[in-house]
Amino acid sequence: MKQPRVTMEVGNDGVAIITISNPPVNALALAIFDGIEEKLTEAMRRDDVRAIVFIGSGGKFSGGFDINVFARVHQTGSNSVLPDVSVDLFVNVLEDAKKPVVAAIEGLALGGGLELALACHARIASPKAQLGLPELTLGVIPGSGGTQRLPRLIGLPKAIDMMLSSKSITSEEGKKLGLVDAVVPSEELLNVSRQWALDIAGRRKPWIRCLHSTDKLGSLSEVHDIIQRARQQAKQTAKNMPQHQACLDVVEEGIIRGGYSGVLKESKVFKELVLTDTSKGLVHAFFSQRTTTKVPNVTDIGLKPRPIKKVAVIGGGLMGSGIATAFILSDIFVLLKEINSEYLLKGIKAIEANVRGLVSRKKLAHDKAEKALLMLKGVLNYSEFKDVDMVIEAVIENISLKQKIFADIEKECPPHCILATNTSTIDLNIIGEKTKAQDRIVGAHFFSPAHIMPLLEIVRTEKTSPQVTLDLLTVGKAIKKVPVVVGNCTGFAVNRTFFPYSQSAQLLVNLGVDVFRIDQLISDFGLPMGPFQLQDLAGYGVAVATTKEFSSSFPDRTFASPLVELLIKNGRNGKNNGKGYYIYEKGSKPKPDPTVLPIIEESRRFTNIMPGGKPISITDEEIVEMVLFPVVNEACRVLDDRVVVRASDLDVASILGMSFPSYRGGIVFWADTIGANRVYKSLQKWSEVYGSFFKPSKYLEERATRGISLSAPASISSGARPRL
Ligand SMILES: C[C@H](O)CC(=O)SCCNC(=O)CCNC(=O)[C@H](O)C(C)(C)COP(=O)(O)OP(=O)(O)OC[C@H]1O[C@@H](n2cnc3c(N)ncnc32)[C@H](O)[C@@H]1OP(=O)(O)O
Repeated sequence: MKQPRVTMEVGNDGVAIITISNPPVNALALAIFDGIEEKLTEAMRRDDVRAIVFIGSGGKFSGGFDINVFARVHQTGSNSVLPDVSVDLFVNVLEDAKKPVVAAIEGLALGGGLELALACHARIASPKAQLGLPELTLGVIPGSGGTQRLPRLIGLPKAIDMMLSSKSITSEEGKKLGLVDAVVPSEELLNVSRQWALDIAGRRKPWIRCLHSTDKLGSLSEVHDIIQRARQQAKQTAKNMPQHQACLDVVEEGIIRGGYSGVLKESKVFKELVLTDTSKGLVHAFFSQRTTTKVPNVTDIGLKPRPIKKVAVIGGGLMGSGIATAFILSDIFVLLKEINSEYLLKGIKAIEANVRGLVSRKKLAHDKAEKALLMLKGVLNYSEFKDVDMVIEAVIENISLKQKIFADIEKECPPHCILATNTSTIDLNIIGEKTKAQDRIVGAHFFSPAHIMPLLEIVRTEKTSPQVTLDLLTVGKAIKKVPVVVGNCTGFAVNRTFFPYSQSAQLLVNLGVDVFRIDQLISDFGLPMGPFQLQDLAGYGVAVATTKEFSSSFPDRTFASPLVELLIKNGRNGKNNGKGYYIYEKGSKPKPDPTVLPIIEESRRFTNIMPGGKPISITDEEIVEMVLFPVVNEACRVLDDRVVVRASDLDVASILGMSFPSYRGGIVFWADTIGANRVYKSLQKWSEVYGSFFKPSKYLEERATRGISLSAPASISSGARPRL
């Protein structure tokens, strides 16, 4: 592994080129800050240096402060390792330098990387560079002057938008906004930057120290209004996350008391925020997401991914059309197969609508959309399957139909072809029973809508070859999904872990707890909606089918609630027919429907589990825990059964598949912040009162009693067992 280093080369023109080198993204590790300070000091001292240019090696300026240092703070609980660069280096040595410094930006300039560029006296960028301050996604705020210099360069509204949304902009946008002084072709970047630096030294170009400028900030009353609006919006969009309001506080401080005060406050708040649970959760989620593609005995045995250029999708329904959309958007040719022209046309129209929908929401350029649609061909038979690299079956959940399709495609496709199914419920061994090529069978479980949801569960059986798993991991990344490798079991990782979620909510309702109170508390906890609104959204047919499926696989831990059947009997089907637990009116938020209450009463009479016939008295905290601890309990079984490679994969799957709040780090990480012992004791207590649904799993019991975290690798716990 290459060591992080900063080098300096002084040209005959008197320009010192300082290069940051820390592959793969030139993260600003502590050694890089030391190197920058050392080289800048040397450049200031040397008489042969008239001006300085910063560049990053390998076509990237910098991906920002080294996030590994945050992880170290989280492990030790001390923020003393965070460097004091904001004033000492960025203001005193760099911005207030006696020689001009220019940032030559190619590729990434994110977080601390962009802040380094902002402290320079000019910025020249190559086209398509990515400029952004994404610190809030890590639970912190920009900590090296970004909150002060960005508003001063591009104005307050756009700066707040960039920081609060964490979205980056291109160099072209940066030029329009005043963030970038010039955009030049890559091959001219260094020369133009050198000349620019010399021009500043010769006073032919302005020497701008933007921390002190105020011309783009507007009047104090305008500032006040913009910040107030941003605060209100952040209250809605960033519930439970302190960094958004903190960022606005710091911006405001700098505008009222001046940039230097702003930088001081920013530095203090940044260091405090690194220590928060929010930052711990988000940094854990960042690294976990990048670890899912490291799979022992797959990605570490010297295999090379094979190219996947042509994919066939069988079935053009909701899932099939979404999957096909995801591939064509990434320039992979798709054959969409249907059984008749009516269904085929429907499938193609759905794909066109998916693609054009992205254009109308400004997520995709018009020409890219048209290019993507050229990558699609509809077919009614297998005659063009001779050269496909992968087939993904996405037909209805019917075992004999899937078995027939797999037997057919084995015959029609080339011997290297991956045979994948998008089933969410059926055992892969059963689907492939009539197929000889068991090593090529794999699950590609997308989440709906498949062209938008980022998670891809790659389901492998004992026979799936490592090569096939690797190929799917690679193509999964190519189509911009986060692939997580999971074992073959009912519900795989996400649906299995979360099946107790709606079950426990049903149990609580039958114990007399108000549905709308449960939903409100769960959404306050951070999920986008509560279990009942989710049921409304999915339609009750889904709830009936999944409950049936899980109750037959895991009868010991299902709760038989008649409520959904009663709702269906009363003509309700959730959002689909506008009649659910909520009233759905166009253009307004769902409103609790009081007419559902008598149906709930009927369910309670039927189950008759309220102690003494009276609703239980329960705190808000207990409600959240009674809904989520059974999910943790199932997560423990998933870990025990080795359905996932590591606990953090389940964290990623819970965040991306179930929208578990990323700032809580994922389901297992969150449980560990509470402590295995507390989860265990609560479940044990409830199982004594309310029955086996809450019975703690062996894994949880063992970890709780031995004081081991739930996420610790299996070798720390019981003896190693073969993976699923
Ligand atoms: C004081 C300052 O204000 C504070 C800060 O600067 S906080 C940091 C701000 N910067 C960020 O948030 C950027 C985070 N990184 C990213 O968004 C993306 O990694 C990226 C857009 C830079 C590159 O994406 P992509 O090309 O898909 O590569 P990706 O797989 O994510 O990253 C490649 C490797 O670089 C690592 N990496 C990326 N950014 C890093 C960073 N800032 N610090 C340390 N490692 C980083 C990743 O962990 C990964 O490591 P691995 O190969 O060992 O798994």
